[in-house]
Formats: sequence, structure tokens, C-alpha cells
Amino acid sequence: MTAILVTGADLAPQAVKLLEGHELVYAGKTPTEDDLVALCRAHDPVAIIVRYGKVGAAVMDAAPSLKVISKHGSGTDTIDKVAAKARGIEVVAAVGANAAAVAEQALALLLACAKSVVALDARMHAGHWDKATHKSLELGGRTIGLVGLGAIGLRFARMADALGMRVLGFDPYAKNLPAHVQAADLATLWAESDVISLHCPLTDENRGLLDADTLARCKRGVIVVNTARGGLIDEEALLAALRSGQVSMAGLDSFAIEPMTAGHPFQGEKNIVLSPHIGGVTSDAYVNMGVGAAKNLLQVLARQTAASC
Ligand SMILES: NC(=O)c1ccc[n+]([C@@H]2O[C@H](COP(=O)([O-])OP(=O)(O)OC[C@H]3O[C@@H](n4cnc5c(N)ncnc54)[C@H](O)[C@@H]3O)[C@@H](O)[C@H]2O)c1
Repeated sequence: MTAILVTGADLAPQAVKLLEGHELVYAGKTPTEDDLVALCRAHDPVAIIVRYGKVGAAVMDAAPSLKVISKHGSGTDTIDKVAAKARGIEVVAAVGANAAAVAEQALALLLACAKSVVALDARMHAGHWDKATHKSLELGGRTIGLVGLGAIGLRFARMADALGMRVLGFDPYAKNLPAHVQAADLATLWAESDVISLHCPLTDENRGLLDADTLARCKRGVIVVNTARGGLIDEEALLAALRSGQVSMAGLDSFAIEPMTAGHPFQGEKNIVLSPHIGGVTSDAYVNMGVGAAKNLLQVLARQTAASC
């Protein structure tokens, strides 16, 4: 029986069923590289399903039979794709499996920012009635700039369109955009957007995309939403822009270092709405991601077996 290593504590029962006939080895919720190397040495898996932790060259080298690394979700930035390619190991992702969940989280963060949901809730629980002093932001008629127009970006674009927003999008690789998304270069997107929302993968090309320079080119009072990856934003620069009013509000689900530790400068900032990277964490997405990851790796194994016959 060949082994499949799961860098997590569990998989949806539907995914487990698809993988019947393989030994499933679970690494737990916080696997270190050493843990994964040890499990690879002990079980020599043909596939790894990546939920938590990083899979780099050392892990791959500890599993001589490894053929495929399958992401339980869409972001593959925790997998060393260069090392995998050099070793002939395929990397696949369950793109779209959590798109609805993450797009809804982006919408929740956007509305929380524009309508001050969190701050007003706290004020009311403390006995205040701020009707005379508070004004929310109306999103209809305003411009949103989306960076990345894949499964999540396009789904969020539909939601923004339904709110009556003008939708600008930057994605150097996207083709055939829907009519409600206007392609824009980054300079235009920064200059014209009232809201900027990130939906691209984190790569060496776009690390720190929103930094002091690009934030200064944005409209004063812009709202920033990030459900993609924390590394896309220079967090110090964002904090400075929030304190100066250049950015009015930020809704963040992803952070440069996760989990966020006590004392992080974002904590206690009144104009930041935070969520702990739970955009893709719904019970529906959990099943979809598990099933997607299982199907993707089985396809690779079947193709490789057929090719070797
Ligand atoms: N918060 C969460 O829980 C959560 C869950 C899933 C995914 N994500 C993040 O969201 C990202 C998008 O996910 P998806 O499912 O839409 O992936 P996707 O692959 O469907 O779409 C990504 C899009 O980004 C584009 N892109 C690549 N490089 C770009 C660049 N430099 N500038 C602009 N666009 C670029 C690609 O062409 C693609 O269209 C993932 O990479 C991941 O980082 C977060």
C-alpha cells in the first residue's frame, strides 16, 4: 500500500474515500520541516497533500517515491516549486475549491470597513448611540481595483458589480475578462480606486506590492482589503498610511507572519478589521478542497502510471 502524507490533522471523509487503497499519514496541524522529513523517511509517500507548513527541497529529498504535491486550496507559495520541478515532482492546486468562501470573506471585510461594522458594534455594546456623529461610506458608484483575476478575484468582481461599483482589474495573465471588469494597468488602478483588493498569488515578482511608494500613489482615504497573502503588503508602510489617513481602513485576512503573535502593531488599531486567515475556512470549502486535492493527485498518479506502461 503506497502512502500519502497529509500536512494536517485530517481530511474530509469524501476525500478519504477517494484515496481508499492508500495509507494516509497525518502530520498534525503545526508540522515543522523536521517533522515532515521524518514522516517522509518513515513512509516514503508517493504524494503529499499540503494543508499546513512548508514543503521544501529537504522534505522532497526524504521521499524518493514522491511524484506529486497537491495543495489543499489554491495558494502554492508554501511549496518550493523550483525544487519540485528540478526533481520531476508535479505541483497541483485545488484552484476554485474555496473561491466562494474567500470572495465572501473579502466582501465581509469590505463591508465591515465601509460601514464601520466592528467599531459601531463595540460602541453600541458600550452604551453609545452614534447616529448623529457617524457617516458610513457608500460603495455604489465608487471604484474598486482588483489585483489578480482568477477564481477568487473574478467571483469578488461579480459581487462588487452587484453593489454598483465600477470594477478595475489588473492581471497580466488573465484573458477574456467579463464585461463588468475593466482591464487597467497598476498605475491607473492605484490612482483611480476607492477600494483595492488583492487576489493574486505571492511571488518574487510581487512581494511588497503595496508599499510606501504604491500606497502614496493611491487615492487619499482608500480602503485596502487583503485576503490573498500578507507578503503582498509592506505591513509597516500600511500602518503608517493608516495613521496618516492616506488609507482610511484595511480589512485583512492574511499577514506576513502567521499566526499573528501578541504585540503585533496591527493589534488595537481602530481602523483595521482583522480575521485569522479564515477566508477559505468554511465547511463547504473544507470538503471541496479535500476532494479537489485528492482528485488532482490521483489524476497525476494515473497519468504517470499510464505513461510508464
Ligand atoms: N484567505 C484565504 O483563506 C485564501 C484561500 C485561498 C486562496 N488565497 C489566496 O488567494 C490567491 C488567489 O486565489 P485564486 O483561487 O483566485 O487563484 P487563481 O490561480 O485562480 O488566481 C490567481 C490570479 O492571479 C493572477 N496573477 C498572478 N500573478 C499576478 C500578478 N503579479 N499580478 C496580478 N495578478 C497576478 C493569475 O493570472 C490568476 O489569474 C491565492 O494565490 C492565495 O494566495 C487565500
